[in-house]
Amino acid sequence: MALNGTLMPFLYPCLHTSRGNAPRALRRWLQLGRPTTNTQCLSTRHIATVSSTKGGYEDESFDDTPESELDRLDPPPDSYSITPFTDRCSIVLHAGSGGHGCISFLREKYIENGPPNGGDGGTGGNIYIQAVQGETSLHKLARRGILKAGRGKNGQGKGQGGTRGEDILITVPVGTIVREVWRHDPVAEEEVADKRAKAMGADAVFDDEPGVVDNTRKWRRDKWLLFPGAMPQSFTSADFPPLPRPRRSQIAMAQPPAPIRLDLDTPMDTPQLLAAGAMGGLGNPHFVTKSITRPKYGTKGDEGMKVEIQLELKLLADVGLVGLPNAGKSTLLRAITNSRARIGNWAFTTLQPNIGTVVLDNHKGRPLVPTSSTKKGPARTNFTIADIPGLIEDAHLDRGLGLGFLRHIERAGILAFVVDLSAGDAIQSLKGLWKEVGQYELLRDREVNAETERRVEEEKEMVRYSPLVQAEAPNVFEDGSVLFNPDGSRVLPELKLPPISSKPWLVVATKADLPETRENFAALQAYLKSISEGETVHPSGKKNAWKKKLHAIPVSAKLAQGVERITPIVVDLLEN
Ligand SMILES: Nc1nc2c(ncn2[C@@H]2O[C@H](COP(=O)(O)OP(=O)(O)OP(=O)(O)O)[C@@H](O)[C@H]2O)c(=O)[nH]1
Ligand SMILES: [Mg+2]
Repeated sequence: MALNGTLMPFLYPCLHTSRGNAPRALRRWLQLGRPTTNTQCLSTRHIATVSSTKGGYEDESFDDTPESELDRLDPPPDSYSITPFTDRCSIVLHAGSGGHGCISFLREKYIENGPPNGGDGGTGGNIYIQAVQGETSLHKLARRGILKAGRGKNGQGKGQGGTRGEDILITVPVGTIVREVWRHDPVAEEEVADKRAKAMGADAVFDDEPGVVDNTRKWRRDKWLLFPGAMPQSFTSADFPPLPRPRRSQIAMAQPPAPIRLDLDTPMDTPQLLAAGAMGGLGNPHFVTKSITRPKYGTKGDEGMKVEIQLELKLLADVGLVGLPNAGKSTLLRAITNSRARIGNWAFTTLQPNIGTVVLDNHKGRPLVPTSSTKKGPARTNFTIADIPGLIEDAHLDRGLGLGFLRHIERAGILAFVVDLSAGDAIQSLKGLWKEVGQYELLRDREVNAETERRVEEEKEMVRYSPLVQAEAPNVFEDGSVLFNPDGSRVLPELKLPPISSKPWLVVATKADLPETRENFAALQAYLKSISEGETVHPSGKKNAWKKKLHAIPVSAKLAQGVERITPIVVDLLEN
């Protein structure tokens, strides 16, 4: 029963909906009666739950009065909406294999032994990626594991080429980073083997010297298709022409150089190619020579490449909320946006990031808050806020939920530190939060450095998305075939994240409605003033940290008081 009282509402909120049926007045009373500290809270909640069920309120008629604004800001813990969320996953991509070439001959009245007319195999399907607005999580991809593009269809008689394999488009949220883990590219491997053989003189002049048996290019039985009904014994290796060079489809030049490293931080108008499908095999008309007018062989389609990629989502919001657990971050998010983030009077109510949008223009196209007139482009009509799980002291040592969730706000334009005025010295809380943010930055830099060292010579650039039209001309061989050359591909700027301490920041002091918070706030305000005047060092300890326009805003998120002051300040920081 004790277990039931303490853990059950936390683990199984749906079992505790009986409170929803209790009269609203009782619910208000229960919520007002909740004390502020965690341990007390759980025991009161226990009593509240038990009393509301034992009191026999289940048969009470359902109270259907609309939820008032204040109820929305102090909801019972079971009133929240949650969407599935995954921010890391890896998937294996199989680009489509090519269809086989066809071996066929013209059959017509009065034409004996017609000429060959087998079509080529179709190209395999390509795999594209596109960052789109509206997607917020990678959970759908995380479930897939393997994504296979369609295989090209085989060629057919009467010179009909096979149809292309079906493409796959992966849509990901804006802010996704793509990294390659490994790849198996049969065509590239063949090209390398070819080059090596050439360097060793193996297939130096095999076309002119029929006597030389070349093992690399000439005889690969697994690459050839024979005419149906033809006896394999009737072919000798000498009957076959040299195997055509490995080919790539024209579109393969748009592939990012291996290994793939993409930062999809803007919505993309056109998809970016990740893996191009393999070429189809050649039909028998390709092998007509003076001596062999009716070749009874064609080639098989190439095998498609396989790549494993790792996707990591770093949510992009304009404002990131950083605070200790139970500081009131989610309540603040609810107060200024339409979010339905979960709220509870205990630490770690929030277990995954929540994003809310502040609409500035009431969807009318005219901003209600004056935005910068000097800036070009359309006026800002909204901004987004990310609420992440709380950070505790020593989160960098993996205490609490660790620092991992900070990656969702590291790219935010502004950081809003949420401090609870009723929970001890606000200045100490703020310093503690900056310390953890600093530790996160250190860890991140160390990770980036380690990764840089691991990278091989030719992959120096973090490739950013750029449309296909910017691609350079491919390398074309004498025979017209195209070779994809990683060195000749687009050179794009490396991704550099600015130091977190250089971002504009502000402090939102919550729970200002509680008694005896005034002095705490006054001390906090004096502390910020001394930082901006250069008398006190910035809490991050960094020299180039942001010190201009430091604001501390006292609010009561629960009573929706003072929160309207946040929006103009944030818009001002974002715009200027
Ligand atoms: N009196 C008062 N209580 C508040 C205020 N803001 C939040 N609370 C209460 O503080 C408790 C914690 O609020 P949450 O919004 O869940 O806090 P959080 O920072 O999101 O907590 P975690 O998700 O655990 O990190 C809830 O019981 C809120 O009702 C406020 O301005 N005044
Ligand atoms: Mg929360």
